[in-house]
Amino acid sequence: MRSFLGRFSNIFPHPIRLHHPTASDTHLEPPSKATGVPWLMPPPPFLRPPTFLPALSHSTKRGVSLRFLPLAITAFTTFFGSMSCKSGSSGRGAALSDGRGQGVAAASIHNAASYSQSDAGGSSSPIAPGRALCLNHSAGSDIGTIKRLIPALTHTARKGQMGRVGLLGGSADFTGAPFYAGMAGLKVGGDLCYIFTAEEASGPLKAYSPELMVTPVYSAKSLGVGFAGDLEGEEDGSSDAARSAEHKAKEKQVARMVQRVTPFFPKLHVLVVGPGLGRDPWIMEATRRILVEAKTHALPLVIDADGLWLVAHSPEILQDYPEGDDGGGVVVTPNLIEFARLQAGLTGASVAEATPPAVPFQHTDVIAVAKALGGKAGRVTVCLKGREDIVADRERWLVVTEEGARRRSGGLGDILAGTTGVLLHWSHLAMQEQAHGGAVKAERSERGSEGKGAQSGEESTCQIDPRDRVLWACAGASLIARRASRRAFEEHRRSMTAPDVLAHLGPVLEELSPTDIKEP
Ligand SMILES: NC(=O)C1=CN([C@@H]2O[C@H](COP(=O)(O)OP(=O)(O)OC[C@H]3O[C@@H](n4cnc5c(N)ncnc54)[C@H](OP(=O)(O)O)[C@@H]3O)[C@@H](O)[C@H]2O)[C@@H](O)CC1
Ligand SMILES: Nc1ncnc2c1ncn2[C@@H]1O[C@H](COP(=O)(O)OP(=O)(O)OP(=O)(O)O)[C@@H](O)[C@H]1O
Repeated sequence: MRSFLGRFSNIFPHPIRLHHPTASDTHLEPPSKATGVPWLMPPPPFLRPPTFLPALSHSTKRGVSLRFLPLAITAFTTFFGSMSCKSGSSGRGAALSDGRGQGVAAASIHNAASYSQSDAGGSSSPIAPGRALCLNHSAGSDIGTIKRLIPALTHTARKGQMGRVGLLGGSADFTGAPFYAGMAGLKVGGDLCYIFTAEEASGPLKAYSPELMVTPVYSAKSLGVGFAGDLEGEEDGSSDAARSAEHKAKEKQVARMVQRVTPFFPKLHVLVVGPGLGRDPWIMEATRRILVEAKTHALPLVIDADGLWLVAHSPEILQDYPEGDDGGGVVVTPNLIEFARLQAGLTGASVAEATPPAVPFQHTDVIAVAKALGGKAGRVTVCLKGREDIVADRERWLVVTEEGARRRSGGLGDILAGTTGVLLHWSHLAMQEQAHGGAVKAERSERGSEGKGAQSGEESTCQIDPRDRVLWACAGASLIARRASRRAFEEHRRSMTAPDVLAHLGPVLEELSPTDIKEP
């Protein structure tokens, strides 16, 4: 494990830090005025205990802080007194300023120049030179573009218009992931969320929240599903005949699973595939068939987590995925390792053995994967999550520098996936609205608490190029998820978990697009 991490020492510089907090060595932000967390204030020097708690930096990956605690304790007892303290080496993202001294998101679309995640975190702007499509290059303009995607709430809208999201995910093992993704979709502002999952997961999911409409589509028990089952490995001493009968029975169940999910397609705006799905080969096969069906409906997709495991193994599945009337196509939201697996799958290398490279991915890598996944005509947009998120389709790209949280607890990617599903639909609505002209723009220009003055002017002049609307949808989702994570982190610090982020989605949306607007 040490050598594994050693390979990525530039990405994960100090997985363990013996940290004596000093005024100049603060890994945590000062407590916010709003929340005030007094125990985080550095104690007087004579009271400072050595601490083995890992610092929370932007470059930790999920799992590192927990797993290295015992090692940290050993290191502490062995080297206490001789080891120097080291402050977090990954600085704050150099986000552009909103003019009030606060970091705000910057997202610019580029089709030139070079940017990599290694550029992130320095003191200079991480936005590489390139051609921003919006004429105004300021951060306010970029945020203004994202705000344009958020539909106004009116008294005339009916249930479902703001988003009917389907989610294929969850399993006997993972009930949190589909919950976070589904609830994120609802808390962001989607109207309805349908979850297609294992019978064993549906009870817990319904109990977590009655807002989620949960349809059991297979039985993990009768399908003999485990997280990483292996068809070839089913050596249980049974006869060939018995195995063949069992195989047929499972085939039938896979077919039934497909039959249970696909009738929902006509009513869905988007299908999110993967959170908590598991990687059992039978489930992978059922999912593959479901994606084939989705393709015939041109149903917009967001693929994350175990859905990406399937895509990495069968990259041809997204080739020529149609844009459809709605123009959504497919969005994939890999983390670092999932992105490396996609690359491996596309080049015929071993997916299971893929590891991220020692040098951070470049935007050109992201474009290459988007292009290769989509094939000649398919529209695939990739959102590579990380220290900063790089979003790219087959030719254009952007970077979201919004500062996120320094906690990497499980479920934050699920929240992004659900949020992306809704934003994808909203970006479609925004294009329709844009096509219908200026009345709505005038209404929108009355909104805005953030960058108010600049925003109204920018919104009235800045049209979204329809070709870029999925990029902006992904950027919007990334911005919202990262901002909600940062707010949750400011409030809960080390105890921040995914539900805390869910609770901040609403306030972040309200800040971006206040609901107390006048009806036209
Ligand atoms: N509460 C719930 O129900 C939740 C359920 N969830 C569900 O769990 C399922 C499995 O998802 P997963 O992400 O744990 O599996 P996987 O992709 O194999 O990752 C582990 C391997 O990848 C590596 N690795 C990971 N990240 C990396 C990085 N950034 N950079 C580099 N390496 C990285 C890591 O390496 P290691 O740390 O061991 O060195 C390890 O080898 C899936 O269905 C998901 O939705 C989650 O959504 C959470 C909340
Ligand atoms: N180093 C980082 N600093 C700040 N934000 C980050 C960092 N890495 C990832 N994020 C953000 O955290 C969210 C989740 O990303 P992460 O890489 O943890 O996904 P994941 O591993 O798929 O999550 P999940 O636990 O749901 O499977 C995304 O919104 C991403 O932008």
